[in-house]
Amino acid sequence: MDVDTKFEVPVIEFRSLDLERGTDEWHHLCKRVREACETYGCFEVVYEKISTELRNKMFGLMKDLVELPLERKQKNVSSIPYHGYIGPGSLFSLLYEGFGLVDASNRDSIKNFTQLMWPDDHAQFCDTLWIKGEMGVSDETLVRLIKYMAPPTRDYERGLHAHTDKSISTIIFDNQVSGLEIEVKDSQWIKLSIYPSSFVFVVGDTLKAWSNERLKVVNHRVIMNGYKNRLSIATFAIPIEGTIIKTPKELIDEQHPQLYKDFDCNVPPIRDRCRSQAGDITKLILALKQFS
Ligand SMILES: O=C(O)CCC(=O)C(=O)O
Ligand SMILES: [Fe+2]
Repeated sequence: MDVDTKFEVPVIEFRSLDLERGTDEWHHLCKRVREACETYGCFEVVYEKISTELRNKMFGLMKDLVELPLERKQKNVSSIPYHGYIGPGSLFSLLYEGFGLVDASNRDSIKNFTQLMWPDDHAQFCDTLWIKGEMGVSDETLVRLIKYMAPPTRDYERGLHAHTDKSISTIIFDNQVSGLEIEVKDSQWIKLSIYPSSFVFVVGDTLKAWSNERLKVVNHRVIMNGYKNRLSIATFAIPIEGTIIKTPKELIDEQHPQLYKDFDCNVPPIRDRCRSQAGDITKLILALKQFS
Protein backbone atom coordinates (compact mmCIF):
# COMPACT_ATOMS: atom_id res chain seq x y z
CA MET A 1 0.00 0.00 0.00
CA ASP A 2 1.45 3.31 -1.09
CA VAL A 3 1.07 5.83 1.72
CA ASP A 4 2.84 9.18 1.48
CA THR A 5 3.53 10.52 4.95
CA LYS A 6 5.25 13.80 3.96
CA PHE A 7 2.20 15.42 2.41
CA GLU A 8 0.02 17.54 4.68
CA VAL A 9 -3.40 19.06 4.14
CA PRO A 10 -3.87 22.74 5.05
CA VAL A 11 -4.74 23.44 8.66
CA ILE A 12 -7.07 26.43 9.03
CA GLU A 13 -7.96 27.88 12.35
CA PHE A 14 -11.55 29.03 12.84
CA ARG A 15 -11.11 31.05 15.98
CA SER A 16 -14.49 32.62 15.72
CA LEU A 17 -17.36 31.99 13.39
CA ASP A 18 -18.73 35.39 14.32
CA LEU A 19 -16.15 37.06 12.11
CA GLU A 20 -17.58 40.19 10.64
CA ARG A 21 -18.16 39.85 6.91
CA GLY A 22 -15.98 42.13 4.83
CA THR A 23 -13.19 42.61 7.37
CA ASP A 24 -9.57 41.87 6.38
CA GLU A 25 -9.55 38.86 8.68
CA TRP A 26 -12.71 37.50 7.06
CA HIS A 27 -11.28 37.96 3.54
CA HIS A 28 -8.08 36.25 4.59
CA LEU A 29 -9.98 33.27 6.00
CA CYS A 30 -12.16 33.01 2.87
CA LYS A 31 -9.06 33.02 0.68
CA ARG A 32 -7.40 30.25 2.65
CA VAL A 33 -10.56 28.14 2.59
CA ARG A 34 -11.00 28.69 -1.14
CA GLU A 35 -7.39 27.84 -1.94
CA ALA A 36 -7.58 24.68 0.17
CA CYS A 37 -10.75 23.59 -1.60
CA GLU A 38 -9.33 24.39 -5.03
CA THR A 39 -6.08 22.58 -4.41
CA TYR A 40 -6.91 19.70 -2.09
CA GLY A 41 -10.70 19.37 -1.87
CA CYS A 42 -10.36 19.21 1.90
CA PHE A 43 -8.68 20.84 4.87
CA GLU A 44 -8.34 20.53 8.59
CA VAL A 45 -10.45 22.94 10.61
CA VAL A 46 -9.15 23.82 14.05
CA TYR A 47 -12.22 24.79 16.01
CA GLU A 48 -11.94 24.82 19.77
CA LYS A 49 -15.47 25.81 20.62
CA ILE A 50 -16.45 22.15 20.85
CA SER A 51 -14.59 21.11 23.98
CA THR A 52 -12.61 17.90 24.41
CA GLU A 53 -14.99 16.96 27.24
CA LEU A 54 -17.96 17.25 24.92
CA ARG A 55 -16.24 15.22 22.21
CA ASN A 56 -15.29 12.53 24.72
CA LYS A 57 -18.84 12.47 25.99
CA MET A 58 -20.18 12.02 22.45
CA PHE A 59 -17.81 9.15 21.76
CA GLY A 60 -18.62 7.58 25.14
CA LEU A 61 -22.32 7.62 24.23
CA MET A 62 -21.52 6.18 20.80
CA LYS A 63 -19.93 3.23 22.56
CA ASP A 64 -23.22 2.67 24.42
CA LEU A 65 -25.02 2.87 21.08
CA VAL A 66 -22.95 0.24 19.29
CA GLU A 67 -23.35 -2.12 22.24
CA LEU A 68 -27.15 -2.19 21.90
CA PRO A 69 -28.74 -5.45 20.70
CA LEU A 70 -28.75 -5.82 16.90
CA GLU A 71 -32.58 -5.88 16.67
CA ARG A 72 -32.65 -2.48 18.34
CA LYS A 73 -29.98 -1.01 16.09
CA GLN A 74 -31.81 -2.28 13.02
CA LYS A 75 -34.74 -0.06 13.98
CA ASN A 76 -32.70 2.84 12.61
CA VAL A 77 -34.23 2.63 9.12
CA SER A 78 -34.71 5.16 6.37
CA SER A 79 -36.47 5.13 3.03
CA ILE A 80 -33.38 6.79 1.56
CA PRO A 81 -30.52 4.41 0.76
CA TYR A 82 -27.56 4.52 3.18
CA HIS A 83 -29.43 6.73 5.65
CA GLY A 84 -30.22 4.12 8.27
CA TYR A 85 -28.28 1.48 10.18
CA ILE A 86 -25.57 -0.31 8.22
CA GLY A 87 -24.18 -3.34 10.00
CA PRO A 88 -20.76 -4.94 9.58
CA GLY A 89 -20.38 -6.73 6.27
CA SER A 90 -23.77 -5.67 4.90
CA LEU A 91 -22.67 -2.93 2.53
CA PHE A 92 -19.27 -1.44 3.17
CA SER A 93 -16.93 -3.72 5.08
CA LEU A 94 -16.72 -6.22 7.87
CA LEU A 95 -15.31 -3.51 10.12
CA TYR A 96 -17.94 -0.85 9.42
CA GLU A 97 -21.02 -0.13 11.48
CA GLY A 98 -22.94 3.11 11.01
CA PHE A 99 -26.12 4.85 12.13
CA GLY A 100 -27.89 7.59 10.22
CA LEU A 101 -29.57 10.56 11.79
CA VAL A 102 -31.65 12.22 9.10
CA ASP A 103 -32.52 15.89 9.56
CA ALA A 104 -30.17 16.05 12.54
CA SER A 105 -30.41 19.82 12.88
CA ASN A 106 -33.94 19.23 14.06
CA ARG A 107 -34.03 18.38 17.78
CA ASP A 108 -37.12 16.19 17.35
CA SER A 109 -35.26 13.94 14.91
CA ILE A 110 -32.53 13.34 17.48
CA LYS A 111 -35.18 12.74 20.10
CA ASN A 112 -36.95 10.19 17.87
CA PHE A 113 -33.69 8.41 17.19
CA THR A 114 -32.87 8.33 20.91
CA GLN A 115 -36.32 6.95 21.77
CA LEU A 116 -35.96 4.21 19.15
CA MET A 117 -32.59 3.14 20.48
CA TRP A 118 -33.35 3.61 24.19
CA PRO A 119 -37.10 3.28 24.72
CA ASP A 120 -36.47 3.74 28.45
CA ASP A 121 -34.94 7.14 27.80
CA HIS A 122 -31.38 8.19 27.34
CA ALA A 123 -31.82 11.93 27.59
CA GLN A 124 -28.09 12.45 27.86
CA PHE A 125 -27.59 11.15 24.31
CA CYS A 126 -30.16 13.53 22.93
CA ASP A 127 -28.86 16.52 24.89
CA THR A 128 -25.22 15.84 24.03
CA LEU A 129 -25.77 15.38 20.34
CA TRP A 130 -28.00 18.39 20.23
CA ILE A 131 -25.19 20.58 21.50
CA LYS A 132 -23.91 20.18 17.95
CA GLY A 133 -26.18 23.16 17.47
CA GLU A 134 -23.18 25.03 18.86
CA MET A 135 -21.45 24.37 15.59
CA GLY A 136 -23.96 26.64 13.95
CA VAL A 137 -25.60 23.81 12.04
CA SER A 138 -28.85 25.31 10.95
CA ASP A 139 -30.04 23.66 7.77
CA GLU A 140 -30.91 20.13 6.76
CA THR A 141 -28.34 17.64 7.91
CA LEU A 142 -27.51 13.98 7.82
CA VAL A 143 -25.23 12.85 10.61
CA ARG A 144 -23.60 9.43 10.44
CA LEU A 145 -22.26 7.92 13.64
CA ILE A 146 -19.67 5.37 12.58
CA LYS A 147 -17.64 2.71 14.30
CA TYR A 148 -14.79 0.92 12.54
CA MET A 149 -13.70 -2.16 14.37
CA ALA A 150 -9.98 -2.75 14.81
CA PRO A 151 -9.09 -5.50 12.32
CA PRO A 152 -9.05 -8.88 14.05
CA THR A 153 -5.83 -9.77 12.23
CA ARG A 154 -4.13 -6.51 13.39
CA ASP A 155 -3.16 -6.09 9.77
CA TYR A 156 -4.24 -3.26 7.44
CA GLU A 157 -7.84 -3.77 6.49
CA ARG A 158 -10.38 -1.69 4.62
CA GLY A 159 -12.97 0.06 6.78
CA LEU A 160 -14.59 2.09 4.00
CA HIS A 161 -13.99 1.96 0.26
CA ALA A 162 -12.55 4.88 -1.71
CA HIS A 163 -15.25 7.39 -2.64
CA THR A 164 -16.18 11.04 -2.94
CA ASP A 165 -19.13 12.45 -1.00
CA LYS A 166 -22.31 13.33 -2.85
CA SER A 167 -23.10 16.09 -0.37
CA ILE A 168 -22.43 19.81 -0.59
CA SER A 169 -19.75 19.22 2.00
CA THR A 170 -18.92 16.95 4.89
CA ILE A 171 -17.40 17.62 8.28
CA ILE A 172 -15.76 14.66 10.01
CA PHE A 173 -14.28 14.30 13.47
CA ASP A 174 -12.96 11.25 15.24
CA ASN A 175 -11.90 9.75 18.54
CA GLN A 176 -8.23 10.23 17.66
CA VAL A 177 -7.90 6.73 16.26
CA SER A 178 -6.66 7.44 12.76
CA GLY A 179 -7.82 5.61 9.66
CA LEU A 180 -9.11 8.26 7.28
CA GLU A 181 -6.96 8.55 4.16
CA ILE A 182 -7.12 10.83 1.14
CA GLU A 183 -5.79 10.21 -2.35
CA VAL A 184 -3.25 12.84 -3.29
CA LYS A 185 -2.18 11.41 -6.62
CA ASP A 186 -3.27 8.34 -8.54
CA SER A 187 -3.09 5.54 -6.00
CA GLN A 188 -1.00 7.60 -3.58
CA TRP A 189 -2.77 7.86 -0.26
CA ILE A 190 -2.02 9.75 2.92
CA LYS A 191 -3.40 9.02 6.34
CA LEU A 192 -4.81 12.06 8.10
CA SER A 193 -4.06 12.50 11.74
CA ILE A 194 -5.81 15.55 13.01
CA TYR A 195 -5.50 17.62 16.19
CA PRO A 196 -7.88 16.64 18.99
CA SER A 197 -9.77 19.89 18.51
CA SER A 198 -9.96 19.59 14.72
CA PHE A 199 -12.45 18.55 12.10
CA VAL A 200 -11.86 17.52 8.51
CA PHE A 201 -13.81 19.50 5.96
CA VAL A 202 -14.40 17.67 2.67
CA VAL A 203 -15.82 19.22 -0.51
CA GLY A 204 -18.74 17.16 -1.87
CA ASP A 205 -19.74 16.50 -5.48
CA THR A 206 -22.59 19.02 -5.25
CA LEU A 207 -20.25 21.85 -4.27
CA LYS A 208 -17.82 20.84 -6.99
CA ALA A 209 -20.63 21.02 -9.57
CA TRP A 210 -21.89 24.35 -8.16
CA SER A 211 -18.37 25.79 -8.44
CA ASN A 212 -18.07 24.78 -12.08
CA GLU A 213 -15.30 22.43 -10.94
CA ARG A 214 -13.17 25.24 -9.57
CA LEU A 215 -13.30 23.34 -6.29
CA LYS A 216 -11.93 19.82 -6.16
CA VAL A 217 -13.32 16.71 -4.59
CA VAL A 218 -10.94 14.34 -2.94
CA ASN A 219 -11.16 10.57 -3.01
CA HIS A 220 -11.08 9.26 0.55
CA ARG A 221 -11.33 5.93 2.34
CA VAL A 222 -10.78 4.39 5.76
CA ILE A 223 -8.03 1.85 6.36
CA MET A 224 -7.79 0.34 9.82
CA ASN A 225 -4.90 -1.25 11.61
CA GLY A 226 -3.81 -1.64 15.21
CA TYR A 227 -6.04 -2.70 18.08
CA LYS A 228 -8.28 0.30 18.72
CA ASN A 229 -11.75 0.91 17.30
CA ARG A 230 -12.19 4.12 15.38
CA LEU A 231 -15.29 6.21 16.06
CA SER A 232 -16.18 9.04 13.76
CA ILE A 233 -19.03 11.46 13.32
CA ALA A 234 -19.63 12.68 9.78
CA THR A 235 -22.05 15.53 9.17
CA PHE A 236 -23.22 15.90 5.58
CA ALA A 237 -24.68 19.13 4.21
CA ILE A 238 -27.87 18.63 2.23
CA PRO A 239 -29.39 21.27 0.03
CA ILE A 240 -32.75 22.30 1.43
CA GLU A 241 -35.77 20.89 -0.43
CA GLY A 242 -36.30 22.73 -3.69
CA THR A 243 -32.77 24.16 -3.94
CA ILE A 244 -31.56 24.43 -7.52
CA ILE A 245 -27.81 24.02 -7.83
CA LYS A 246 -26.86 26.75 -10.24
CA THR A 247 -23.31 27.82 -11.01
CA PRO A 248 -22.94 31.56 -10.32
CA LYS A 249 -22.15 33.53 -13.46
CA GLU A 250 -18.96 34.86 -11.82
CA LEU A 251 -17.53 31.35 -12.08
CA ILE A 252 -18.18 31.02 -15.80
CA ASP A 253 -15.92 32.61 -18.40
CA GLU A 254 -14.00 31.73 -21.54
CA GLN A 255 -11.43 29.67 -19.67
CA HIS A 256 -14.12 28.08 -17.54
CA PRO A 257 -17.15 27.32 -19.72
CA GLN A 258 -20.25 26.16 -17.87
CA LEU A 259 -19.90 22.45 -17.15
CA TYR A 260 -23.21 21.66 -15.45
CA LYS A 261 -26.81 22.44 -16.23
CA ASP A 262 -28.81 23.78 -13.28
CA PHE A 263 -30.07 20.83 -11.29
CA ASP A 264 -32.39 20.07 -8.43
CA CYS A 265 -30.79 17.75 -5.89
CA ASN A 266 -34.17 16.70 -4.63
CA VAL A 267 -35.27 15.09 -7.84
CA PRO A 268 -34.83 11.36 -7.39
CA PRO A 269 -32.45 9.68 -8.04
CA ILE A 270 -30.15 12.71 -7.59
CA ARG A 271 -31.74 13.38 -4.22
CA ASP A 272 -30.87 9.93 -2.95
CA ARG A 273 -27.26 10.43 -3.92
CA CYS A 274 -26.88 13.99 -2.69
CA ARG A 275 -28.37 14.19 0.78
CA SER A 276 -26.11 16.19 3.15
CA GLN A 277 -26.03 19.34 5.70
CA ALA A 278 -25.12 23.00 5.83
CA GLY A 279 -23.46 24.77 8.72
CA ASP A 280 -21.54 27.96 9.14
CA ILE A 281 -18.49 26.49 7.52
CA THR A 282 -20.52 25.71 4.43
CA LYS A 283 -21.92 29.22 4.50
CA LEU A 284 -18.37 30.46 4.44
CA ILE A 285 -17.71 28.33 1.42
CA LEU A 286 -20.80 29.75 -0.21
CA ALA A 287 -19.32 33.17 0.36
CA LEU A 288 -16.79 32.08 -2.22
CA LYS A 289 -19.24 33.44 -4.76
CA GLN A 290 -16.89 36.37 -4.41
CA PHE A 291 -14.26 34.63 -6.50
CA SER A 292 -12.25 37.22 -8.30
O1 LIG B 1 -15.45 7.88 9.03
C1 LIG B 1 -14.67 8.49 8.37
O2 LIG B 1 -13.59 8.84 8.79
C2 LIG B 1 -15.02 8.84 6.95
C3 LIG B 1 -16.48 8.72 6.64
C4 LIG B 1 -16.80 9.06 5.23
O3 LIG B 1 -15.98 9.40 4.45
C5 LIG B 1 -18.22 9.01 4.80
O4 LIG B 1 -19.07 8.52 5.56
O5 LIG B 1 -18.52 9.46 3.68
FE1 LIG C 1 -16.90 10.29 2.71
